[in-house]
Amino acid sequence: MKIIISWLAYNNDFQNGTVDESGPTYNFHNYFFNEAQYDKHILLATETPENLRITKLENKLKRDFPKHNIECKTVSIEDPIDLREVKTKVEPILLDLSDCEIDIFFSPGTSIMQVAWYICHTSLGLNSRLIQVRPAKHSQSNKPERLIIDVNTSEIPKGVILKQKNSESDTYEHTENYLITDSIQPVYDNAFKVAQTDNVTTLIQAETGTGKEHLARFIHENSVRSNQPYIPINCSAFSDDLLESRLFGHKKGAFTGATKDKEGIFKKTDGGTVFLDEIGDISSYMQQALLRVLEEKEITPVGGTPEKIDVRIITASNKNLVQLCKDDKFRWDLFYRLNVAPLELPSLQERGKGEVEKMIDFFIDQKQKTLKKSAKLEFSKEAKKVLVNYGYPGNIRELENLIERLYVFAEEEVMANDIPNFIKKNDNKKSLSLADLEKRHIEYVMDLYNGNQSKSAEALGIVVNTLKNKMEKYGLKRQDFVK
Ligand SMILES: Nc1ncnc2c1ncn2[C@@H]1O[C@H](COP(=O)(O)OP(=O)(O)OP(=O)(O)O)[C@@H](O)[C@H]1O
Repeated sequence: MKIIISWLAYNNDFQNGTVDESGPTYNFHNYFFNEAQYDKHILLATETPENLRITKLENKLKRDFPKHNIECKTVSIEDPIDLREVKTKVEPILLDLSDCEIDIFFSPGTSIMQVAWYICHTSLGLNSRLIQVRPAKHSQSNKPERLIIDVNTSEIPKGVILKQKNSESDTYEHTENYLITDSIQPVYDNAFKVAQTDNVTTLIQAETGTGKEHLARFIHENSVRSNQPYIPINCSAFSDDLLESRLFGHKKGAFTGATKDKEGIFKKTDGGTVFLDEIGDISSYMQQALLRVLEEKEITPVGGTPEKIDVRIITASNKNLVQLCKDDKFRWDLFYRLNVAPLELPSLQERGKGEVEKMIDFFIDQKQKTLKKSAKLEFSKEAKKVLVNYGYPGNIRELENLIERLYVFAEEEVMANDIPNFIKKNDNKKSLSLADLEKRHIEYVMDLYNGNQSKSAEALGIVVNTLKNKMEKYGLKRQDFVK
């Protein structure tokens, strides 16, 4: 299929508010659409105030050229001189046409739109050409001439980064909450590239507590959607019905208890980003529904009718989705849709002791501020060594909680004695089995309550006898937790 794609020329396509037949778009249809054998013209316009104009132009073109296939699309662009925004908005439109021969009609549109076309043409690796028209008055033949702009396309795939500097930022934004150490620098670099390419779905695979949500927020904050809402949701925390209603919303009367219309998360984040955590846990029904959202870019509230939405979807899983697909528990088509730009975070243990130490220092500084402590926590040499050598099965989250807890309970200098027993006893072999996590959590809570089993059981949400049985099963002794 051969496509011509262009922006509406807000000034040149019109004269005194009516369509100008000597304007670039009308002229193109008059002289070149048939001659160059195009199958379709995709005509783009920013949402307002050109809406009315695009309808006028569309009606006129369809009336005068009834055989020409014309599709008009409005694109929501907040700031038409923001190159990054314009580029990220046209990019997915072009990528959707990757099977076609694409001629980009370069002339109409603002200069920023032209630069965006140029970058997309050179970097997306599509079968595209840049076309210009020389007006009749400047051509020797006295007729308009169609010219092909000859520029080499890049060998580099679509990730060409566009850095538009403003007075406040250089590259990454909002970095104060992120410690980006050497081993995760490449992941954050790739996440930054993902952020620059709007609408590309991302799947973050990593163990629990390694910073998947943190990374998703980083993508949102560094994207053109950063001023729009960002909502994270843990899919595994909801039953199927509840998840459906949470994500898609519902209409009054859709089910018992639906006393009024309720907007879902996709609608609330329209224009922004949704982060779906634990995506491997959703049912096959929800997988199907999500696939529809990705393919049709529309949602259907429970008891309602389809509605268009514009959200970036970032997903994460601590399960191996490929294995889930092989086991027929996850749809391959959804997996491929989600996995367009995969990102993987290492566990804290994989990151090495040097980085664990940097993380400890980072949280010592951060928690001093957030907990409003006048003095910074100091560590004896031995205490620091214990912390650095521990395996952290719960990854960054566990390390962060530990520092917070030490701020609460320890004196200004933390001695090895102040560190919970289960950390001191750590044999540095890490296991993520549920049983192991349960054992560690019981140790953590028992340590927190100084070996008081009633309080520990209450905090764990189980009865004392169950706690005693579990402790026996794991070979834990109450007296080991009494300080
Ligand atoms: N690069 C980082 N710099 C500073 N803090 C971080 C970083 N990555 C993660 N954290 C902190 O670690 C904690 C756990 O991170 P996060 O919630 O993103 O992990 P997760 O992988 O999504 O966990 P889960 O699998 O349990 O949902 C959070 O409090 C987060 O602020």
